[in-house]
Amino acid sequence: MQSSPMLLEEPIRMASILEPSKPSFFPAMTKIVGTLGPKSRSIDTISRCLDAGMSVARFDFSWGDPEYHQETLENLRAAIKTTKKLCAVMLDTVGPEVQVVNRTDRPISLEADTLVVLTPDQSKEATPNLLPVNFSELSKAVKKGDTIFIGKYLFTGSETTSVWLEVSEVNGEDVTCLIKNSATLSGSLYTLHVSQIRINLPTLTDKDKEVISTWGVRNNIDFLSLYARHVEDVRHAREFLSKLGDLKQTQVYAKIENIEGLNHFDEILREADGVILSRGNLGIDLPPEKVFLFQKAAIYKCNMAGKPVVVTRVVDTMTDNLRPTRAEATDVANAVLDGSDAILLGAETLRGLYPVETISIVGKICAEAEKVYNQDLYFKKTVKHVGEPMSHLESIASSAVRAAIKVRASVIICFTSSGRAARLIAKYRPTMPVISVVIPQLKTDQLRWTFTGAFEARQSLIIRGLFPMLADPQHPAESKSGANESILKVALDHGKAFGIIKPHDRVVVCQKVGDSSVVKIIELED
Ligand SMILES: Nc1ncnc2c1ncn2[C@@H]1O[C@H](COP(=O)(O)OP(=O)(O)O)[C@@H](O)[C@H]1O
Ligand SMILES: C=C(OP(=O)(O)O)C(=O)O
Ligand SMILES: [K+]
Ligand SMILES: [Mg+2]
Repeated sequence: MQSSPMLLEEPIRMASILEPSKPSFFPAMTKIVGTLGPKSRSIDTISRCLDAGMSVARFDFSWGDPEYHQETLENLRAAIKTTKKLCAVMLDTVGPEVQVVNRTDRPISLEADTLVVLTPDQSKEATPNLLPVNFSELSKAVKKGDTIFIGKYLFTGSETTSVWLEVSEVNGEDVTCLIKNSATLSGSLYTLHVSQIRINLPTLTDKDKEVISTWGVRNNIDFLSLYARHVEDVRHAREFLSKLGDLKQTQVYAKIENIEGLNHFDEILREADGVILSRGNLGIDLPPEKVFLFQKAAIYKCNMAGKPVVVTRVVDTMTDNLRPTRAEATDVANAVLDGSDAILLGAETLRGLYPVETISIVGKICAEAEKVYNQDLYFKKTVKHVGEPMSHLESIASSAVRAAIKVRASVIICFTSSGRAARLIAKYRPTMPVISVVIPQLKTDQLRWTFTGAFEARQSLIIRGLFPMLADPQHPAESKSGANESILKVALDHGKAFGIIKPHDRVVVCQKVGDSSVVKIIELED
């Protein structure tokens, strides 16, 4: 499928840069998570987002009520039906987020070099000299000289709508600050971030728990994302989910948003199903010159652990513009070259003017970066990191990827039930798409019989290179070769319909035959 691979470490012919990008009917291998909101909640817009390549929808409960998000989700379901594009659902929690409470909704103009008081007294009205906040212990947490940032919900970093403060005095529960830049806070939700300070708020608030056990349960959410500072945060969330019926299958994604999370990164990674590098908050907590270092180190660790990693805040300026800045476009490509699984869009899809165009442009940049990704080097590093002896499955997965690259296969087809085998294949970052054929299994909880598979299939929609297909539960789950042959045929047809498999292509298949896991190479006739 691929012509001669061109790697960034090798000299690149200038003319080759101008070769046309990938045809647009096939999405990038890197996945796109879109935060749905006012500008992206109609059936029509969501359908276009799915067609443009969004495969996970994020519902952020920092704002909006459950009914509002439910309506959006129903529209997503309708859009999935009409476009026939799968999409997973991520519930994002509020967690330890400090919010500025402006009940009047009137814009507040803050002027540089004047003072503003932050107060926990929420009965007070927000004015240019007084901002009520939802956290009663702010004055205990901060001291003179600390830096506080206030930005519009999903702030883009624009100086006209976000403000930097320096704590000048703490009086009782109030915190007086010097305003460092003039800004107008407009809109209803503003979040506050104190650099490098522990905020004594729970990781899952009571409201979060309520939303998870009602909205989350009702909608079988695939992912729960939370602002993790400690490994216990992830453990508590998992424990909470385990008591909520089917939500024991929900995966927990840890958002690393501050230095506390950075300091506990290794333990958090061990416990979480995936990691989100929340560069919005993290970019404020870290000195600017350190952000790239953390990104590269964290992505590397996630890659080696074989766990999905998502990068946020990439093309902020596309919230109001049709094209990203040069820095943003390059940043997206670098995230892919660093090894991210997915890109999370926030303000761009939520309140941006161009949600569909943003997804499409980000997808195109990802696809270009994937073409020059040094898979060979990465593969060697990963094999070395795993060491020997390898587990059987890891050896099978890495061999499948190697074989596929050697024979220039157009796809890898992986049979899986738990999703484990497909995830391991993705870990080796194949250059071709992986169709993960999820075979449902019948299971019982003593009360009722159900099929597994739906969660597993949707949860792979956030993993680079994985394209799930849920097999018909009529097929027996045991690896009877007859049944597998017919499922394989369905998978091949699926790949052909997608345009990723063509006549005479080679395909690598990873499956169990009897008791043995096998990797086979097939050559298609037509
Ligand atoms: N229903 C199936 N039919 C054929 N092969 C399968 C099936 N389910 C899993 N495999 C293969 O079995 C091996 C173990 O994969 P894994 O995803 O861990 O499956 P499971 O969750 O059933 O243990 C892999 O080689 C995978 O391709
Ligand atoms: C995604 C981020 O945070 P949140 O999930 O709170 O919007 C972020 O800070 O980049
Ligand atoms: K949130
Ligand atoms: Mg954040």
